[in-house]
Amino acid sequence: MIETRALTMRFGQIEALTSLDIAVGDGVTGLVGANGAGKSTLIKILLGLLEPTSGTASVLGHDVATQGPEIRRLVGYMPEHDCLPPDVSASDFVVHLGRMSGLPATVARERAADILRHVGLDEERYRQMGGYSTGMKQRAKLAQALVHDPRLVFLDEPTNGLDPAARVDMLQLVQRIGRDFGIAVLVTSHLLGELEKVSDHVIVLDGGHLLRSSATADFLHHTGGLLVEVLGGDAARDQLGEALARAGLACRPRGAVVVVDPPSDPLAVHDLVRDTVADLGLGLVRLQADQGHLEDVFLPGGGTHG
Ligand SMILES: Nc1ncnc2c1ncn2[C@@H]1O[C@H](COP(=O)(O)OP(=O)(O)OP(=O)(O)O)[C@@H](O)[C@H]1O
Repeated sequence: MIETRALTMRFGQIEALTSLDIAVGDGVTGLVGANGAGKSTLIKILLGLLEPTSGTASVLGHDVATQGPEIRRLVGYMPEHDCLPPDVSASDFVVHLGRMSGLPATVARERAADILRHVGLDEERYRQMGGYSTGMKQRAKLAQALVHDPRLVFLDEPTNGLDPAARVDMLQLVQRIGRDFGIAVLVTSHLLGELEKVSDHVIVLDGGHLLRSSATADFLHHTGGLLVEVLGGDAARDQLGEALARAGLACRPRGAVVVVDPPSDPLAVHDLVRDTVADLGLGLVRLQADQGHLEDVFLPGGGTHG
């Protein structure tokens, strides 16, 4: 879907993207990074709206340097900033943008009604958008990105400004776009935890550099250690934790379990834990991979404690 090679973008002294090589496939891809990491800059380059300082990028096989209009015909874009005219209804707005994308009037009206219903704007769609809540505005922005039935959508911070319940709704919508509508999605967020729930693949940018790009499952596996639970309550848990620490494993209690941080020898650790539990005469309830969180990637020392 998307490929970049040594993509670099400088604004004067600021290097917003540094020699970025990424590849984005089908499904939902999360683009994660703190504010200023370069997410919006990358999206604008991919849409052919910004010319990169050096390097190349292609979207759906089209070169961003020369084929911006073709890319924008095939791609939907939900910008981060507030860009809705306040004195227009969502219905008129989405119909208008559908027509701008080349849909005949009747088709644009039908598609707009369908898509507004899908994103959860019903009766409100006839009201002027100036009076909308942030959640309704985000839905209207999402609807205009989808009205022309794109093959790929760029969603720039779709959960920005939403309360927790509205965030969950928006993330479910993002997931449905990828899974049910079959549209590839590139979605950005500075909140790492929310993207791990909806993305098949995650790309992490840090100060314009690629920090990591991998399947979400690998990410979670990579950042996680082991969870060990034994019979005997807190006393047994602490006894085990102390014995594992003596055996050279970094671990800590979390609720009823002992969390063992990612070991240097992942194959030997299972045997070591099993033998330690047996030597202590404790009953092993479970020994399983700890599905870490994307946040762990950014914690100093990977979030481990001695
Ligand atoms: N037009 C511009 N002129 C000068 N500097 C810019 C411009 N656009 C972006 N930058 C700078 O480039 C860097 C990356 O910005 P960008 O907006 O891409 O980050 P982001 O990850 O999308 O963050 P945010 O979520 O805050 O938008 C920042 O340091 C920003 O200040």
